[in-house]
Amino acid sequence: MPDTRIAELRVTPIAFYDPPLLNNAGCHQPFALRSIIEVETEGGVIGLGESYGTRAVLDGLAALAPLLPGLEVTDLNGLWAHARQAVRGGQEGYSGDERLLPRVVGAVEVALWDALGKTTGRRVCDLLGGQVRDEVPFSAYLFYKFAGHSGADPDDWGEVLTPEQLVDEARRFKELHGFDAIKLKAGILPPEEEIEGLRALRAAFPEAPLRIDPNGGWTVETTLRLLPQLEGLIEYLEDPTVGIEGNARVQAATDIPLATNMYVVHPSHLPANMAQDAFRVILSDHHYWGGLQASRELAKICEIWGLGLSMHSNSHLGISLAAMTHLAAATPNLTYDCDTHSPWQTDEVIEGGKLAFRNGRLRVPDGPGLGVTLDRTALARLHQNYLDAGITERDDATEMRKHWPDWQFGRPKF
Ligand SMILES: O=C([O-])C(=O)C[C@H](O)[C@@H](O)C(=O)[O-]
Ligand SMILES: [Mg+2]
Repeated sequence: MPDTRIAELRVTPIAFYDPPLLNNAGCHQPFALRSIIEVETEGGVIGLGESYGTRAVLDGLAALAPLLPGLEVTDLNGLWAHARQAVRGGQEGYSGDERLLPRVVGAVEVALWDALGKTTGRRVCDLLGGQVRDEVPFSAYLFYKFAGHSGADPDDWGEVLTPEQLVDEARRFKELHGFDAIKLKAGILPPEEEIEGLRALRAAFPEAPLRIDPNGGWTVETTLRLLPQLEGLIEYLEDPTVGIEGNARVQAATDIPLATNMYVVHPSHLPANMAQDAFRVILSDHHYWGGLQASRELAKICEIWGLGLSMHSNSHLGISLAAMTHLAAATPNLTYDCDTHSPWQTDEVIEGGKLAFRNGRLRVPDGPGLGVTLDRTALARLHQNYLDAGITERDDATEMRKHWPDWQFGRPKF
């Protein structure tokens, strides 16, 4: 078998176009940042990964890169140990941002699975334990949005700030991609207006499972007041208010399952969540849980404790989507359709263009590893965007004030 020790880790920061989508933290900037990870083995195989493009993650990856040569691509324990060394100077009792270590590991770990799969002729979903579903279901991810970025022409989707505009957005999502479930990103307008939007969606799509995600934008009291309007309308309520304690007060008052990608984002958050019965659905994300193996372990924890499981997404391109699809295809207890920002993205970094949804579902890409190939022309263009854009952090609040100068961040806000 060819030599599967790591020869080199290469990281290319990129920036790709992102529409003016709104959330509780503000408005998406014209460019979203990402990093493209290449792990080259001594046998000459290149494994691919995609992750955040923020300064902290790029710095973590830069510190990790010189420690990796010689490591076997199968040695995930070794990867964690080296990453701990790079990010924390090897300390166990670490007082910095706990979230950075799994983010750095997650970025590289996917590329190791891809390299192993390409070397052995196996798909990543097979290496993760075997495929349990032919197709992975995704949901329509609806956003309120401005017609265009500040100072720019309107985009194809136009403005979405009213219930009627939301229904049009959903209709277009359904026509283009066929999704069943519909998620509404909320926490932007007064909650009653957002629930009116949900009701309009229910009227237009009587069968669609609905979800709403205010990103902690509502107080406990507001959420409790709104519960009667949400009961019978949604399949789960995502991060309505702030923290495990606040959400536990809401969960105690309703049978609607509460879901999170904000407050249970690290293994250390699980005991408090279980003790307080705050969230009954975990929206996993391999980018911040530490990769595909860690996400499979999280799935097992969810199964043991009777928690529902689905997948969260940030703005991303095709390498991430392929990794999410392999992971979901190999996860038996995926209980809800996965989120993806993919339909909002017009740029791509894999050859052949974007992976296409059929009836809201993706088949696992053919071929060994992740089954996707890097488009090096696109990579060079998106890297140039990164250099030209001159941004190293996401800043939705500043972008929001270009449209609504008096806008104030609040979590909770309403
Ligand atoms: O489900 C979520 O909370 C997200 O997808 C977080 C993202 O940051 C989303 O709010 C966004 O990109 O605006
Ligand atoms: Mg969320």
